[in-house]
Amino acid sequence: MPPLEGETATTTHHSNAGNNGGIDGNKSRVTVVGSGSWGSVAAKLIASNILNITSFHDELKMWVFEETLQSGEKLTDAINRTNENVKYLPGIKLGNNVVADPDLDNAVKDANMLVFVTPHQFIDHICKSLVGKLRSDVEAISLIKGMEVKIEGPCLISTFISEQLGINCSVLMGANLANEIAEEKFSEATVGYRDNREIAEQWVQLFSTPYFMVTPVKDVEGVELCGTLKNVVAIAAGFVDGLAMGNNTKAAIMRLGLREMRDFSKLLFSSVEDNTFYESCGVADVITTCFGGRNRKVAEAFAKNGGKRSFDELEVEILQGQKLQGVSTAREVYEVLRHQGWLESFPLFATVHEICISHLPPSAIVNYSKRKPILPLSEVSAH
Ligand SMILES: NC(=O)c1ccc[n+]([C@@H]2O[C@H](COP(=O)([O-])OP(=O)(O)OC[C@H]3O[C@@H](n4cnc5c(N)ncnc54)[C@H](O)[C@@H]3O)[C@@H](O)[C@H]2O)c1
Ligand SMILES: O=P(O)(O)OC[C@H](O)CO
Repeated sequence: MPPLEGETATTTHHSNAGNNGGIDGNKSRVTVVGSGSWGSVAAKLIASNILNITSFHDELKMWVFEETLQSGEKLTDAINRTNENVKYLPGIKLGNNVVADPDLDNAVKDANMLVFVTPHQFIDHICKSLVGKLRSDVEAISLIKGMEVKIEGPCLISTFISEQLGINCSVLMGANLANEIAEEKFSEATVGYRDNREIAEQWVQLFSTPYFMVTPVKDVEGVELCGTLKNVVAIAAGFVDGLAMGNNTKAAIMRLGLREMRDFSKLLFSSVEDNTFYESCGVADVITTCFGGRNRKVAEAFAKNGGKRSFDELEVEILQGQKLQGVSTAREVYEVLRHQGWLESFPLFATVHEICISHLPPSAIVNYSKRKPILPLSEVSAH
């Protein structure tokens, strides 16, 4: 692996970080794996907190998928020079104790608290390259809204991380448009955990600020599926906006979407709690994402263009390097529905995918007449 780029720039504004190895040897260390818009905000939130928690080392490392900016400067160097993620979160200071590092192995090697926050399509490669490289006492949390579909069935990203790396992985999801939290506008989030409440409380402490209120919920699958599936609903909302169908239609799509999110989650995991859908990760995220998210925005453009320009093309043009999750999640959900024989019970999810791949026009988002009405959950059984 290459040496840490930007090291010189970094050490100039980190007099506390990394210099007192003897004293800090037993302190916890956090690394954020990912540095998009949400990854950068996560780093900012945690960096402000660890300065005030004596059991944590002051320095926070943030792994950067390296790229060269138009100016010719490496993104990592620019982050360490300016203390801003000039590409994905410009204008926001991350905190002087944030150190950007393009070397994944180096960024994670000392950490015992790992925050995974990349677009979900990259997590497979990242996990594979981390096997055998982590401390034995690592705890992880995933902020990734997406899922993997393997031959044997759907796999949540937190499960994927746990299985690949042999570590426990909680999740943090919620109504969290990164740019608003970056500006310290009040919002909430939900930490989903499996069994260990103490670990959940530690994550809550690391993320919570006066403007970011985090609640732990013992329903890791429910919380994560909310974050994952709301992106499909956001695509549907974007179609509605693109076709100027109005507020009532959008509300109907959001309600149907929330219901399909709940039913799908409960079919996959009988442990999923109804109450989870009333947390920030549920109804609140559906609302914010259907009004202010990137999935909505690109889907709106897709519908306005009558489906004639692909999502890939629009994503590049509109998001400038940021990534969509909803289109691939719609495909992954569709694969599960088809495999399980559940397609007719999830008309919104199925229709979103069929519009994305141009089998249906965007206007089909409100036309379910060719599909059977939604069955009550009790009548849908797993094969
Ligand atoms: N942005 C938000 O408002 C927001 C809020 C909550 C959750 N999330 C979730 O957080 C996750 C990360 O999204 P984001 O918004 O921080 O990212 P982003 O869309 O802002 O940026 C894309 C990121 O992908 C990286 N990347 C590009 N190619 C890569 C590769 N081959 N390997 C690894 N990384 C690569 C880029 O460097 C960049 O950091 C997603 O699952 C998203 O759904 C985002
Ligand atoms: O911009 P989106 O559509 O990826 O949504 C961002 C967040 O997930 C909203 O909570």
